[in-house]
Amino acid sequence: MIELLRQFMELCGNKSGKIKKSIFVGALDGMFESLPFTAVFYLFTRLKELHFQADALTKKDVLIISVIFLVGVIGRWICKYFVYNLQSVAGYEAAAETRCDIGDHLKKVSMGFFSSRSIGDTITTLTDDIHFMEQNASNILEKSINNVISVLTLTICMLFFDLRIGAAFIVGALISVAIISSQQKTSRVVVEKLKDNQMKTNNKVLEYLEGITVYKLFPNAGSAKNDMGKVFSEHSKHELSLEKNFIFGSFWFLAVERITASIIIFASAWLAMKGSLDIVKAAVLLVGAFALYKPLENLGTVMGMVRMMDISMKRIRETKNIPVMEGGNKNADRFDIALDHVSFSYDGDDAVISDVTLDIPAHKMTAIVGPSGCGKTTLTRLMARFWDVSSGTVRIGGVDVRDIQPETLYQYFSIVFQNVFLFNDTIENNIRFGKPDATHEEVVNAAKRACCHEFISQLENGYDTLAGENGSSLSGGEKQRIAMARAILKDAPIIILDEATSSVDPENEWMMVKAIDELVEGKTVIMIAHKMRTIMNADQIVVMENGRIHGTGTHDTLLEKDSIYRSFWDNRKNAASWKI
Ligand SMILES: Nc1ncnc2c1ncn2[C@@H]1O[C@H](COP(=O)(O)OP(=O)(O)OP(=O)(O)O)[C@@H](O)[C@H]1O
Repeated sequence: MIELLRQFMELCGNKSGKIKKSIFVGALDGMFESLPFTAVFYLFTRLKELHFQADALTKKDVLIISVIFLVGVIGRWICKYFVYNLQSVAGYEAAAETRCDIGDHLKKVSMGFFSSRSIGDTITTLTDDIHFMEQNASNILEKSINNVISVLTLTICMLFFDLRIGAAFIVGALISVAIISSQQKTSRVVVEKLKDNQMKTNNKVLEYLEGITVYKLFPNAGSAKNDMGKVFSEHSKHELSLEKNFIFGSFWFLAVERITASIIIFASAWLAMKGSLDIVKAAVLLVGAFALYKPLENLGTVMGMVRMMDISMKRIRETKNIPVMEGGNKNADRFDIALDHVSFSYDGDDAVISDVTLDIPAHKMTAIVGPSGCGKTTLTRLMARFWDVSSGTVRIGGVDVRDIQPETLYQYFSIVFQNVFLFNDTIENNIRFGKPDATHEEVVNAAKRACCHEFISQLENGYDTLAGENGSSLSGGEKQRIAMARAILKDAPIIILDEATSSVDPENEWMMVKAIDELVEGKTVIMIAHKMRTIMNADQIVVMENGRIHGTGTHDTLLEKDSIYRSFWDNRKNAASWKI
């Protein structure tokens, strides 16, 4: 528990002060809880002194009893107010900070991490786990401490009242604690399974929504749908098993509580009758016996949540501790790229890139061609250090990319992918992503150069039009040109175009070609392409096969000496001659 508290404080960072205060106030609240018993004790003591003649109570007695009650009630009321305030503010602020921290952290993580861990897992941590923490964590800790203090205060009071009754109370409390901890042990396994299942459920839902068009077209191909059903039914199974475990534990806990409380009542009456227990103490015990185990019962409920919190915190910590890509403090002052005996494998076994040595000159256009799956995209990603090479070196302007801070390195690159990603924000903000401090005029200018100003202006809300979820309200070609405008605005010295024109129809192709011409002027350009014109005009063409370089040269030299390029070119020429 102490360890959990320490880890939680660490996670809350500068918000931990508020959490500590809320726990302190919660403990104070636990103490105020015992005041009504003190008032009852005082009342009975006075009644005993007055030979149980209630009308002999003085105004002073009533005042004292009322003050003790009021202090108890008002004290708890004020404590609760501060506890809820401190907890909710600290919880929400700490959760917001943790989400931002994780978001920043993930930006520095190697892309390899996202290949090995599913997006659903990360979403579960960022949503469910952090949500659980913001809603419950400080409340759970405060309640645990509050109830532990109440139990301790009650134990001391009971021992002070009567050692024999106190001993009976402690025996009952110890048996209750044993039941709670055995319940915790069995529920731990179930809670872990439940939390794991939560990730699987998120992954399946995500997959289902992403593939919704495929489900529509193939309604009878139900394996993925069945998988989702399986995950959901597993989820309800775990929930049910957790509930059963809780009901079973509560049953025995309640049995012990009732039996011990009855024993305390019976023993108090018996001892008072025998004259070995003060009548006042016996009366207080008779009144309060069933309330004695309330804090323990609360503790039992809270402990179940402590287990969940433990697992959520473990996953948040794991996400925050994913190793990031480190870099040195060097900068490149020219932008040629050199790959020196570079090899790479995604899984550590099968090489996707094998011993590639290649020079990409600055301010020139290099086209990479080769059969599908030969490693073209992977090679360009290694240049921008999305992954680290398995062996060999990638240098920009003579500097190893691992010696450059990743944030600086990414500033050197503009990459336009075949599948453009747009945020569900205005078109203007999507373009501004390339230069966050760009003015509206700069955005418009970039859009004009990327040949998308015209279509944006014709939209009802112009640049303020929302692009929709991943640009769903725009055509493929429109998205491509917005991505171009974004890249033009970024004005990075190295441009990677990964089949950027492949989804553009022939009518719009000239606009894309014009946008590319605007983008690449004076830059180091690496282009994965299959359009004949772009390939022919490249200063250097690299032909790849099975992760290796088969040949490099200009269009004319490769046509003469490279068999793969020749057949690639013949195929393209034939395809281009097809007219409908
Ligand atoms: N994230 C990844 N994890 C594991 N393997 C991958 C990953 N990305 C690509 N691969 C594999 O690496 C190989 C090279 O892929 P890459 O995308 O680099 O080829 P490509 O030449 O660009 O293909 P295409 O022309 O079809 O886009 C392929 O066998 C592919 O399956």
